[in-house]
Amino acid sequence: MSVPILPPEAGRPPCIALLSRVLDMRYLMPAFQALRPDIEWRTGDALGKPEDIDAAVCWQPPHGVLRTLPNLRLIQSIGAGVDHIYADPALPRHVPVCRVAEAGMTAGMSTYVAWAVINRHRHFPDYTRNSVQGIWRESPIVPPSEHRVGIAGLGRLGLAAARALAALGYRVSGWSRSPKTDLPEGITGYHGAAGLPPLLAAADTLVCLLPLTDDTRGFLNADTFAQMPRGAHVVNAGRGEHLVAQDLLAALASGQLGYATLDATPEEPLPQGHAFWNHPGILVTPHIATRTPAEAIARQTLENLLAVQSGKRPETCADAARGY
Ligand SMILES: O=CC(=O)O
Repeated sequence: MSVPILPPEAGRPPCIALLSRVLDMRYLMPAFQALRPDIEWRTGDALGKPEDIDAAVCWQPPHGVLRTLPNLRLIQSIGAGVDHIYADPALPRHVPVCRVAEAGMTAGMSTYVAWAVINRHRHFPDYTRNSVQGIWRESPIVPPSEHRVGIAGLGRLGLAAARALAALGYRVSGWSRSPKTDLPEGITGYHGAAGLPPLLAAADTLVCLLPLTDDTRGFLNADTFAQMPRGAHVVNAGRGEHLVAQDLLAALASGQLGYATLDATPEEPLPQGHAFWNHPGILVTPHIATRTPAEAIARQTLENLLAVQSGKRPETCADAARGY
C-alpha cells in the first residue's frame, strides 16, 4: 500500500507538468494521486499559468517548453536515462535533472542482459530455428567461465548486470569513464581511453549500458567491433544512437561480429523494412529491457521536489557538465 508522501496540510499542493513528445504521460496520474491526492496537473497542451509549475516529469520533452517555466525547481526523468532531457537545446541549466533509480528496474535490466548473453552463448537462436523445423542438433557447450563478457558502462544498471553475470559464472569485465573503487570481487575494471582496448579484446560479448552523451554517441562502431574477438556478440541496451547501423551490418556481413541483440535502435519503433528486421544475425526487442513502475516515478518525483525545495540535492541528480 502506498503511504502518502506529503499530507495536503504540508503546504500548497505541488503543481506537476507531464511533458513528452512521444508518450501519453497521464498514466502516471493515479500513482501521484495515491501519494498526494490534491496534486495539480499540467500537460504539454494545457500548461496553464507557467509560473505555477514546480516540477516537470519528462520523457523526450518538447524542446523549448521547460525554459518557459519560471518557477521550475525539478526536472524528473521517468527512466534511468536523462539524455532525452539534455537533448533540449533550450534546457534551463540551473534546474536539477534527476533520474529514477529503483531496485525493480535495475533487476529488470539485469535479467535482460543475462538472458541476452545466455541466449547467444548457449546457441538458443539456433535451437529456436531448429525447433521450428524439427531438427534435433546439438551445439557445443562452452562453460560460462570461458565466456568473457565486457560491460561498457558501470553505473547502477551496468554494475548490477555485471554482478548477475559473475554470479552465473561468466568472466566479467567492466569499463567506465573514471576508475571505480568499489567493484565487487571477480569483476575486472577498466577505465578511460587506455582501458577500452583491453576490455574490447576480451569481450566475447560486449554489453553497452553507457549513458548517451556526445562522447559515447556512435560508441558501437567499426573501430570498436574490429578490436573484439572475431565472431563476438554485441548487446545494445543503451540508446539507439550508441550504434552506427551501417558498421554493425558490415561487421556481421564480414563475420567480425557473429550476433547482435538490440533493445535500442536508431529509430524507435524500428520501421518495417529496416535491414535489422529479419536479419539472421540480429535479434531486435522493442526497448523493453526494463521499465520503471509508476509508483516509483511518483514517489521519487515528490521526494526530490521536497528535497530541492529544502535546499538539498537529491542523490539521483545528473551532473549537468557530464550530461548524465
Ligand atoms: O530507456 C529507458 C530508461 O532510460 O530508463
